[in-house]
Amino acid sequence: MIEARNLHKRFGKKVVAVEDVSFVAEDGIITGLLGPNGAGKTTTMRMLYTLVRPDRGTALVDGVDVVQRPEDARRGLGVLPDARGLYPRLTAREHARYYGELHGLSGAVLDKRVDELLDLLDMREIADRRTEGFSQGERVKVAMARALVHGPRNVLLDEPTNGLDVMSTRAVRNLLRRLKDEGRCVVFSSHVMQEVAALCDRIVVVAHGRVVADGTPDALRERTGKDSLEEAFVATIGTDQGLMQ
Ligand SMILES: Nc1ncnc2c1ncn2[C@@H]1O[C@H](COP(=O)(O)OP(=O)(O)OP(=O)(O)O)[C@@H](O)[C@H]1O
Repeated sequence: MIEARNLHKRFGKKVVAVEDVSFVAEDGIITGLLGPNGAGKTTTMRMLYTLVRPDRGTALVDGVDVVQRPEDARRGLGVLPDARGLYPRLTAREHARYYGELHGLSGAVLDKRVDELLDLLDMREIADRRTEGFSQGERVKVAMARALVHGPRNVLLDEPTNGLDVMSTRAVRNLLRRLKDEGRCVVFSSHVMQEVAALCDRIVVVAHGRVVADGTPDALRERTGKDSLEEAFVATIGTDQGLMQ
């Protein structure tokens, strides 16, 4: 379970990236952070996965405070960051193996886990190529395998289907549903409402660094009195700018 409690983050004097974000992402469901460009989604994610220190507020991963015990929090997290940052000289398989080793896996257990992920993400053909020159979609898959290799209880993904074609998007969606069915806590961010609508059990709408709505897709529709989720989002945020594909 992941909890954000009154998170705040400023950059310099002028930029207020996150101004009081709170939500709880439960286990066994997919929670979507939806908001237009610049809403504060990535900054919120970065605070949750210990890359950025909040100015105020608390973030907990399975009850562990990410500022006070960052190492323990990270052990329980699998992260797909916005900058996918791969090592060009390592193959796709080596990326997954390396991160598995960093998390203490080895031998047959690690081999099996890596093979499983390469299959699930439909990566067999690229598994043993160096990642230098990989397409956007191939890079996302490698980063995804790397994020999940240690079987984390909580998974944070920043715009996971960005740049993916239809087949790869389907593979990623199926994988997220599988993680949910396994009882894991899955949080992902997106500015594409169709993406969120297709996957999420719970939607946290963020705009201008604040949570402006939080609930199931049905509850959001009811609250705004709109039939389509798309109209409900636009009504909630007050604009459709930065929210379309
Ligand atoms: N390191 C930084 N230094 C200065 N400003 C920053 C920094 N990181 C984020 N910001 C600013 O904070 C605000 C929120 O950015 P953030 O990346 O969190 O938004 P986002 O919702 O993820 O947007 P997008 O959908 O475009 O990725 C933006 O105005 C951004 O320019």
